[in-house]
Amino acid sequence: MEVTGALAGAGGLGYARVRAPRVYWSLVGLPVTWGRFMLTYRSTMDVCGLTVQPSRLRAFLVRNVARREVLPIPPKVRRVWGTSTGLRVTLRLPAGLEPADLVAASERLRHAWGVHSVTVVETRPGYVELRMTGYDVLSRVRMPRGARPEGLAVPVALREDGTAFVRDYRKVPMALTLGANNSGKSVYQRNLVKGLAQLPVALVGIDCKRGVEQSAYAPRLSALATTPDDAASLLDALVAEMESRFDLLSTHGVSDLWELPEALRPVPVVVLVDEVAELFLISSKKDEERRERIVTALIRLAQMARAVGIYLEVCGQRFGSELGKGATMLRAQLTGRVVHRVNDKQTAEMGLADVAPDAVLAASLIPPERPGTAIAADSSGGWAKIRTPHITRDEATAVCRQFAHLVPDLPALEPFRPHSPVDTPAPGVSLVKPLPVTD
Ligand SMILES: Nc1ncnc2c1ncn2[C@@H]1O[C@H](COP(=O)(O)OP(=O)(O)OP(=O)(O)O)[C@@H](O)[C@H]1O
Repeated sequence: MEVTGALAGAGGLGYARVRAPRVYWSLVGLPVTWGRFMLTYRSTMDVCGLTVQPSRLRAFLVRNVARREVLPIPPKVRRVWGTSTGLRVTLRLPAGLEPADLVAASERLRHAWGVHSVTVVETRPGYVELRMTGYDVLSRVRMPRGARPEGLAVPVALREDGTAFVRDYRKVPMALTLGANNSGKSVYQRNLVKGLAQLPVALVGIDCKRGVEQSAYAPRLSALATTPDDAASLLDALVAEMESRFDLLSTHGVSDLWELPEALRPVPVVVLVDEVAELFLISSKKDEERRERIVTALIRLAQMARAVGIYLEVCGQRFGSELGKGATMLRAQLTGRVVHRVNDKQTAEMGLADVAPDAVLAASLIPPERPGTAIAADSSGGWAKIRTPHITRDEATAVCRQFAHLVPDLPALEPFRPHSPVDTPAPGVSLVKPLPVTD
């Protein structure tokens, strides 16, 4: 019985390790890694070159007063705590070490402590946090429990270090999402719409693939354009709205929408542009004028609209100079970047080379069997591997319906207000009437 019990226990743990890595980590991985970390911390830091020589005074005191051997000093451990995905450690760096030293050694630390990944984050000058994950958290994405949309920030994906990747429009107002076919761009946008729908913002959609994706969000959209002609008129209306908001700011002597008293503050607007290349491409000479109008409006919004609370979220497969005049100028203004799997290195470079050159290689290596995985970067130079939770179009649509009452009153966009698509039955609901039951 003892042998059978032991075998069943081992089998159960093996099963949990593969099928329920979170449970396995909490029961086995965390205590083992914690113990290993505590026992080997000093020697690991030493062999990884993460120690400094003590000052002469300290060496003198240790040798002559404490009568101990003088050892090199590793960063001081300030706090260790476990999470459902890994282990976190706060370290105080001694003079002579910088966060980049730990970043350079993170691969060695990962192997030394037998964890899936080690990410180093500077929390404040002199302090870093080591975020270790015990297993591949991106293989089956579960967002952290407290991750909820609030203010103008939406948690859209999970980072490799187990924390939420938050799309915060006040920190990074304009962004660009790139990726090949089937790389997960639409699912990324669904997560975004699902979060934004719950916030007090106006959502504007531009989807020139005849609205195949965005028309499902119609109940929560303040405006929707599904053809390049409509997009040109809608963008003109947004530029006019931006100008009238600037007039409002100047009347009240402020330079930013958030400085206005709440009662006077216009509602923030998020403009979601799907397949941006459709707005740039022209098939005949007569389309040129429309293209010019669209590109000028987009560039003006990207350059100035942040201050009046209008934000751009642009999405496409590629976004390079081959799209013609204005493309690279617009791209430079879209400083938040999310690059999914791409077909060629040039696309990864279009998305990341100007903001986080180190991330280009990582984006080129995203495997096709991991849709929804992307590299997120911004102009701070920092980047992270992320993956969205998989949600269906129906789920995003259901949230848009649920929060349809939050569509704000925006007279400037009223002519572009979409009609809700013909009601489709909710999953599991049949339109066929059941036959009456007869005896
Ligand atoms: N995070 C994810 N987890 C699991 N599967 C995903 C994830 N993201 C996307 N997928 C799957 O990958 C496939 C492609 O996703 P999606 O439609 O979002 O790609 P896309 O880049 O928008 O493609 P296209 O450019 O052709 O419209 C879909 O079958 C989707 O279910």
